Amino acid sequence: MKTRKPLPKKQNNALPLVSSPSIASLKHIALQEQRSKLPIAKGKDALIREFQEHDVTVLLGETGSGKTTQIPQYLLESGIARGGMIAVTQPRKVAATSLAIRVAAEQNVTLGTSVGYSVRFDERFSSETRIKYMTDGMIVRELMSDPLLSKYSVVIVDEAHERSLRTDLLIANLKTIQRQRNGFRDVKGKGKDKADAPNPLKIIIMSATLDAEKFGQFFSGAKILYVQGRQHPVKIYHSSQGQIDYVDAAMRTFYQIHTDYPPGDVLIFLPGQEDIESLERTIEMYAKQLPQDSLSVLICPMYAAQAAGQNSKVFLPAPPKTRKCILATNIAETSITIPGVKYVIDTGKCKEKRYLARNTGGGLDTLLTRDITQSSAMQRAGRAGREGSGHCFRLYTENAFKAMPLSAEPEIMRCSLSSSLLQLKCIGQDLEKLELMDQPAEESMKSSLIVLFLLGALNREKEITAVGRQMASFPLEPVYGRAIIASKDYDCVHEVLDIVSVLSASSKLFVESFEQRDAVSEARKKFRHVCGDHLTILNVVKAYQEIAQSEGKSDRKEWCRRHFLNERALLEASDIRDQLRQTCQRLGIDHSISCGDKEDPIIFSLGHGLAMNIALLQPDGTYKQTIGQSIVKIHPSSALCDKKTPAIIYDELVYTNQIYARGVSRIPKSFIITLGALKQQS
Ligand SMILES: Nc1ncnc2c1ncn2[C@@H]1O[C@H](COP(=O)(O)OP(=O)(O)OP(=O)(O)O)[C@@H](O)[C@H]1O
Repeated sequence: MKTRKPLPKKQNNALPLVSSPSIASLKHIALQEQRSKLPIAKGKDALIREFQEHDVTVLLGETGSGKTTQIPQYLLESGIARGGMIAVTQPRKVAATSLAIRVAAEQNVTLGTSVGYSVRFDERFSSETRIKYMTDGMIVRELMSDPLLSKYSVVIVDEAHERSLRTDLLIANLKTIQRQRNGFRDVKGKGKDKADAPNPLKIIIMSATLDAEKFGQFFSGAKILYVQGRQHPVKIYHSSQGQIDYVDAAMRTFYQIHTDYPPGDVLIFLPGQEDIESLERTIEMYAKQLPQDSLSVLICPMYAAQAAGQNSKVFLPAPPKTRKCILATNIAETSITIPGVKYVIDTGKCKEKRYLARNTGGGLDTLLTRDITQSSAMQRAGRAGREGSGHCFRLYTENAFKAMPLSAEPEIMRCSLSSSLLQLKCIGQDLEKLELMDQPAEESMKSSLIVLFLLGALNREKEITAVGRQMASFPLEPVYGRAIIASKDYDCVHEVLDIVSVLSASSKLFVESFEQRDAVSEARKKFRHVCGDHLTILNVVKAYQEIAQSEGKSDRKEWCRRHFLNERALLEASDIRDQLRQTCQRLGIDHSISCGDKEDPIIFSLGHGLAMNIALLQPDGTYKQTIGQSIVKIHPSSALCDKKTPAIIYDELVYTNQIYARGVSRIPKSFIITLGALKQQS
């Protein structure tokens, strides 16, 4: 009998006749569909026409309508950017990076190619980049090397309602740059022929909650555009009475949502890290008592003092049968979309930085909890309606909402101006003469000029010195730039860079734990240096570097955990140190010079930077500033807290129930005399 040969099996790797779309292209199609459904998409053509016609536009549109992600793409796709770059500025790092990731996906390109970002100590862009999301601080810094911002054909100032100091400086500069680059054309594009302006600049100011008239007037008749429509509705609930304990009220509201409402992640706005940690503890405690069949709770904290990448858990989808509960400060308030969030709980509180110039020598930065503004409340609610309809639970009454000011006082009127003043001096500008939307207080201007003079950055004629220029090259507060420059003369650049990098990291080096107070203090003793906190930091860095060389990643982590150290801070500091070393190289400073085990050179270098942060011991055990009249106490967290030392330098003053000096080291009185003599000579 003849047997038939079996038919060959279909090869798994055989190519289908018609190729099916890959997952990546399906994703891209879905993203394009989402883009086309955004409220802003309906007005795309009209918007492009307006941008073409006007050199300055103010664009107002509801949160989530698509301004921040779509406008830059419209400008690119329509050719308005004419081969130049489009800068989109954000007041916060996390917004700049997450928006770049989203827009790169929408453009179907790798991040860092045609879409990129640039934030302090982190950037992803290349010569190909056409859309660059960046913090307002980074673009102000770019003015130093490119005073006309000639690389950019469009600058979009997003979330302009926040009126951050750097946004205000940028807006003032954009106005003058535009006059220079666009010839005498007015904002409507009338006047000199376009051909005479080879590289004109377009400015777009955007927000959901903005005093458009004020911006319009500042730019003498800019075109104001309104985008109609909200993508998804957000239902707002106010509490019937005010809450005294907002952390407790937030916890109760969270569990009410968790038990009574359908799945969807919850975003809770709190003023600061301490409240976040305290709420995290209570939510976790009650989560253990939930019935077995209910959704589990995944808590994701989100605040500025987390290292880059540490927020990423927030942006990942919640695992199955889990509800994400994001505890955030106002860094999650504007611009960003957190996938999965359907519910927002708004405590109505935030922390506000305020600088007290009067009688405080180098000035006193305060960070106090206060009520938010209507603008913030609207932005917070807006985070609930990004992917579908949402709910916002306000832990304050409707009357309290109505009584809130519309928007916050511009930062320029309440913050230290030293760093910005120095940067402006570098590009030949005087803050006093700049055409600003609002003028800073004279007192705060004076105080900042004194600080810069004492640091040797300005001379008596208020002109920038060579040292001032070098200081401005470092992306740091002027005091630390000054310390690095001094460390060159004391042969300890290596050590000062180690210390300054930790001080400039956004996370705290030392982990606090109320429950394990004794264990924390025992662990800290190992690093404590008799000279104080700066050399204590150096001890930690050295010990960590030794561990890092000899142990694997998991052992390093365990070592940090055992010593109550935040590894994130050490890793971030290491990146910062690399960047500071590059700056040193550019300035011809040898960053490898080390003083070995000597302590004085390090303290003296820091003393040059912290020259206005010196205090002398008084008979009653307190300290009195040498510049300024404040009486200060050493912060309980300091290595010198229970020591009496004749003179101290400190990183900052913090105001709680009294004024505390934080980041303290002892300094010989003889050094203070030398420093005074040096100042007399200059
Ligand atoms: N990372 C993301 N993941 C998922 N969806 C996103 C993401 N970023 C944006 N979107 C979607 O695009 C929409 C528009 O976002 P976009 O930031 O452009 O709005 P906007 O008008 O600038 O809002 P806001 O004023 O709140 O910043 C969001 O509502 C959301 O649906």
